[in-house]
Amino acid sequence: MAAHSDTYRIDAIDVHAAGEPGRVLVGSHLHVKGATMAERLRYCEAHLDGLRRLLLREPRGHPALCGVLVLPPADPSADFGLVVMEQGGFRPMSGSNLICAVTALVETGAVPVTAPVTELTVDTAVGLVRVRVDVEGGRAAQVTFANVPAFAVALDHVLELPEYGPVPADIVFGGQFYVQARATDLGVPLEPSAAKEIARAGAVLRAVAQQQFPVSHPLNPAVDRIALTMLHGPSPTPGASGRNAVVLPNGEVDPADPATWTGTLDRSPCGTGTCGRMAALHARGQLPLNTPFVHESVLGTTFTGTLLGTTTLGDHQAVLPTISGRGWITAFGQYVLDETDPFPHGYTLGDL
Ligand SMILES: O=C(O)[C@H]1NCC[C@@H]1O
Repeated sequence: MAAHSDTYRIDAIDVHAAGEPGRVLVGSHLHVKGATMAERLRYCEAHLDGLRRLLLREPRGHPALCGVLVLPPADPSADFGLVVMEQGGFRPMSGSNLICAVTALVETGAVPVTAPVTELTVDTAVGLVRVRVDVEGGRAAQVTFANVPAFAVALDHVLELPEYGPVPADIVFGGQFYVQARATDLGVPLEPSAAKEIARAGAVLRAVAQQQFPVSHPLNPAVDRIALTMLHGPSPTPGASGRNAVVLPNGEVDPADPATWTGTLDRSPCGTGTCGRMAALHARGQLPLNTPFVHESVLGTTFTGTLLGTTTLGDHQAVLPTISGRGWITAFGQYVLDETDPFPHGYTLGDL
């Protein structure tokens, strides 16, 4: 962020990964304090929430926008550190946002690039993520990342939802904690035309899960929120293993107040959610290792996941997932905040 008299200018590269937009701050010169990425995530939560809201919300952003802070790594073996910004807060990890960050860094030459393959290591608040980029003509033609271990905390845990009734749900971790359920159990079709109904059902499911099911990551106990919902089901598309819609919160959701049951759909098939979904399928004996799992978004875009092995994390049996996908740069931006702007933290209106 550069200051010129009474105006701040923030450079960012806008990218989308399989449709999901991510605003990448590659040269923000932010002084994010902390000896570990976990401490840096907490620092962002305590000190940079205004910046997150400024960039993601209207009038500079929109309710479906995410973002990434590219930071120096805390672990010297990594190439860069990553803190994710979503409408609901700062997050330790995100598949689409990691793909956006890697695409921006590789395609602008901000990291050393070798063709046909560039390898990078990313430091996150939940562990190191190794990345392989297939480089073609200077473009990041495919980004594959070996995610942090994913695990199922509970399978078919029945949550009692207002209006929707009892819903069997999986509580899983794939880089963030998710509540995941069959879309048919909430009576919503996984179609773009049903986006509002999916968002409504997903929002109340997450809020109820968060109230009733405490979670905590074994390596970083401060990661203790069920951040997102995934509704999943079969896909009609040949070659796809399944279809899903992830719902991101964009405000406080009160299970007792249907007026607050809103959120925004992930436009991509969701990397961290797919890792959690694969962990649940593997725990049920329905997804063997080394078997491609092609997950489709409601837009019809895909990420391909594969489980390469198993491990343990704290008390959890975990899997080692990879995700492959692609991002595209859409804009090079300089976002401006004038000192007299009445909306230094942006705003959100219920019409979008
Ligand atoms: O790909 C992902 O992991 C995600 N996309 C937006 C919400 C999640 O962070």
